[in-house]
Amino acid sequence: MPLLSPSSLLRHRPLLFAGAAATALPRRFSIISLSGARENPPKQLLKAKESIKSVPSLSPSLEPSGAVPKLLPTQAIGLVAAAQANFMRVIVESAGGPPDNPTIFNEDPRIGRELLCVVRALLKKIKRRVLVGDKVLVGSVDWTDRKGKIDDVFQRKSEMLDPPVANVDHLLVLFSMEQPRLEPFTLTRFLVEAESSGIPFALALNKSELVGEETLSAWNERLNSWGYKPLFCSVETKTGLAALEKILQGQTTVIAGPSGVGKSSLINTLRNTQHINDEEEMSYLKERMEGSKWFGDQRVGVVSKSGRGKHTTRHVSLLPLSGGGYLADTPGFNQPNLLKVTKRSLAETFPEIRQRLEAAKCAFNDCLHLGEKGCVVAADWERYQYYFQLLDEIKIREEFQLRTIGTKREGDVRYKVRDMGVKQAEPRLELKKHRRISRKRLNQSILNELDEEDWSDIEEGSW
Ligand SMILES: Nc1nc2c(ncn2[C@@H]2O[C@H](COP(=O)(O)OP(=O)(O)OP(=O)(O)O)[C@@H](O)[C@H]2O)c(=O)[nH]1
Ligand SMILES: [Zn+2]
Repeated sequence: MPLLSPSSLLRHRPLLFAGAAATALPRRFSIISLSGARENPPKQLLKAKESIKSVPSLSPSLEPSGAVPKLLPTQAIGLVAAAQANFMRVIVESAGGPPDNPTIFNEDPRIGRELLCVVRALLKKIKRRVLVGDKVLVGSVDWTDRKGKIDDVFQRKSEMLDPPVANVDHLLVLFSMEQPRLEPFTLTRFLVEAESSGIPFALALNKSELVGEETLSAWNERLNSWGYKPLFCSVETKTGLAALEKILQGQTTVIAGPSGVGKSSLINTLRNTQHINDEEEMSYLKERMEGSKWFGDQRVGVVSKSGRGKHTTRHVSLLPLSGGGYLADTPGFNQPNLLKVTKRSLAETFPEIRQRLEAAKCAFNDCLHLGEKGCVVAADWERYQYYFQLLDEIKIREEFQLRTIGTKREGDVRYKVRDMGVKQAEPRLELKKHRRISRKRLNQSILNELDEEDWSDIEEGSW
């Protein structure tokens, strides 16, 4: 049974986000950022932040930095780079005690090494889940055998559900110039989705070798006027990749973009340039794990509980990048449905509107910027029509919810995928007053229940 299955993500998602404004998350892209991307994070993010803070299961047992006690020789701090069943691959970031064998540069050879870890039973008992991307405290480290036990988890900055990664601090929105051709409205939808996540992101345009210089510079100018600085690249001709790697440096990034733009190609290219001594580490681990599911096929078909269909479970791992930082090996959302964006919050996802509102104030606080008298957002920018179009779409969705479900609040609605993939909204009964879930239940958040079947198959004492 895989650690994370999409069906369980969907099943439990409502619990985690109930009560927060950033609720009823889209199927393909779900994230809460606790850091905030802009100087003034939208209200909904602050609200989400508050609600997450009050969920003890996510609250820290270890502060993100500074407050770590001196490490024992059998302890290390590292990052969970991959997970399968109860095994976690942890990349060591700092280690306790003196190194056995310092290199000629006096560097600790244990840094950057991978440890194969199980999770301490107590953590399982209190249902503190460990996700790929988590910073963890590893104990009982056996440096020779390269194994250990995850004793604790550091506080998360963010959680992404699809792909399931903790502490994602950067998105790369990837489009292509041609095949498929760069289309401004589709691009806008992705940008709005990325903006609404609250996570800083960069925009890259691939397959740049398929168009001429003039097209590139015209798009560059155009996107600048939207408020973005695109990076042109080509995986095919290896152009612009060094600049891209520089942008990704030191961060944990998930790549998002429509089908066919080259996301997998880019991930594979960057994977091949990583410099850590991966081969050696992997073959060593592989040997040890021969016969286990760990290194099996990354895409696993599992029959859903309802027995209705097959889902493909995506296992995610983080690839270390040469300049530091990590890249998720599985792309993020490729169909932004903007479920997190409300009529009111849409304006904040357009840099053009943000800019105008920074310079002056609208006459009304709750202005939707539709050209009312006293509104500072005039129609003198290219994407105004897109803003209108998206606002319409969101309005229709909100009105539909109000009519059929009696609420506009995302948290009160859930989306079910019916036959032929048709999405249907329905009320979430649990949130009705008489059935309101208790704080305690809320605490058993989605992440605590991701893998309800599967904590017991490998016990920590068994190796
Ligand atoms: N001409 C050209 N083709 C490229 C470039 N990068 C990728 N491709 C091709 O574009 C096609 C799609 O690439 P993928 O990497 O599968 O795209 P993707 O974004 O992962 O697509 P999905 O898996 O459908 O989301 C492949 O045939 C690649 O070889 C490029 O820079 N130039
Ligand atoms: Zn206005």
